Amino acid sequence: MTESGSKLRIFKFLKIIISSLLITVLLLFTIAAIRTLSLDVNAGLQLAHWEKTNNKSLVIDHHQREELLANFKEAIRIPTVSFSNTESNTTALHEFDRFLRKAFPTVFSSSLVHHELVANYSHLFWVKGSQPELVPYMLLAHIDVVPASESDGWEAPPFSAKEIDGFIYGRGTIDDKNNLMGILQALEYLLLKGYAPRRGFYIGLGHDEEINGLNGAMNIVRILKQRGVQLLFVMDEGLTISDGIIPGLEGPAALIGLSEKGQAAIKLSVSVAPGHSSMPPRETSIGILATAIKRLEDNPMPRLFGYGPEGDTFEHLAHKFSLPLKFIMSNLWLFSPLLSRILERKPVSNAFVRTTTAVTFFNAGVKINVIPSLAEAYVNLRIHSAQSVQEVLDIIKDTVGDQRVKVELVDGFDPLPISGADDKAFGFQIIKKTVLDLFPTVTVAPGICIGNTDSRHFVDLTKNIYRFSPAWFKPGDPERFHGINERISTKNYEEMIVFYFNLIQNCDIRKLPEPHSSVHEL
Ligand SMILES: CCCCCCCC/C=C\CCCCCCCC(=O)N[C@@H](Cc1ccccc1)C(=O)O
Ligand SMILES: [Zn+2]
Ligand SMILES: [Zn+2]
Repeated sequence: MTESGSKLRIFKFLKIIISSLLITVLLLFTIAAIRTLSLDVNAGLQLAHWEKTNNKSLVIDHHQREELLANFKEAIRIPTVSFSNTESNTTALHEFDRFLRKAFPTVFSSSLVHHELVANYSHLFWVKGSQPELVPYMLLAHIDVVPASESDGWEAPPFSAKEIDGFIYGRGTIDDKNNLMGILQALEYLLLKGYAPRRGFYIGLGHDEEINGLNGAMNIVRILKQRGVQLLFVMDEGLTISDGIIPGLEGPAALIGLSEKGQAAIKLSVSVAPGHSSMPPRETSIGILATAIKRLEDNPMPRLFGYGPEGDTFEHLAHKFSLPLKFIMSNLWLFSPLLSRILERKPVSNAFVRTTTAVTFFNAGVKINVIPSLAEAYVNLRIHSAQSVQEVLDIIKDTVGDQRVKVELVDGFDPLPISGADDKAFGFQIIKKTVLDLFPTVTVAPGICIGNTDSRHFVDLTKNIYRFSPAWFKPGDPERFHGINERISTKNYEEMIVFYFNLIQNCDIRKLPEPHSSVHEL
């Protein structure tokens, strides 16, 4: 073959490759454009005809406003702190019990309500329904709070419930006394208005959620199991209404947690012979451990965005982004890798992309002139839906890559199962409807709860667990969670009461509306 002939063949070959590439790109963009224009997963049941059950309405008058705010502030002022796995403020927990009985006299005296104390400080309420064939549901909240110290920089003392510019400040105002008080205040008002539910429901208030719920939630579950109870759905604290937190999203979004991340506590330790600090070895136990921790921080767990249900969150929200983000969110099959790189830049959104690694304890050393024989650290991992405790442990061992560092799993559990969010998912649709009726500008989407809740102990009682608080979070608010200046606006607290007031009545429908009518039982 002549030189010009072979050049011609190469040229023709390149032409075919380039045009195939162009056609593929064109095809991909056509599919992407079609998805961008057509993807709106939000209409669903909300346009359908709902059976009317919310016959009672709550318009809060001046007297009620004073009363409900006084109740809430009193709840915040009781320091029900869980300090550590073994230390709680039991005096405060007792006081909280007395306070609840005083604040909600109708709840505690109604013939419709059966109340019992569980494990001394937790509470279980059964509100009897008039139609026993309707499967009951359960609302959860917790009494305990994490410690708080004014010296960390609080604008008001953390157990003062001081009101500043329309916000009540204090530990527990968003985690979780807002939900607890919101639920009971709503029930108090419903009972006062003569409401009797058709569908029975439970309310569970754990006293040790912040230290794993081993006594509170787990004993409530044990009692319900003994009684053969199965639940239609469980609703607990969790994700919130985000406003201005998700970059590029127009308007607020209510994310309902269908699952929660798993968790692992891993201990790293290095043991060496102790000695005099005047003759130090080349590496100390502290140095070896510090290097291991640096490796973990420099090598985050793999990006897994799109391998769990978090992709659904953005598909549901896609129509609320403007271009080019709308195009990206509608086509995660193509753009997941790009989006995960954007999301991982901030701690809040990074939590949705991967298993996170946080070193939370580091202990070593006994005296300035002694080479320490032992250095140990604890790592707290929050496990992405697409990973397991074992996989995470193996990666940690690989990344540390040093036989001198002992890596031990102390405690852990895999990510929780994923609850339904389709047209047949009763709990999800009821929460969604209640949000949309009260906050019509909000877009509701499924999400993954990045922290853990008492509801994880309820997996044997129901397949349908939802983690959502009707609390508004604006920029800066996620940091208040377990942080300083935890607060809620008085307006939002009132909205929370109205939310639960409506939610309880909405649950009285026998089944979801047509065309998808069957209740997704158990
Ligand atoms: C890109 C999307 C951004 C969406 C913004 C989301 C804003 C985040 C808002 C809230 C965070 C969710 C917190 C959920 C509740 C967690 C409650 C909690 O703190 N639980 C403890 C329980 C625990 C577990 C193990 C040992 C002790 C306590 C926790 O998870 O640490
Ligand atoms: Zn909480
Ligand atoms: Zn908490």
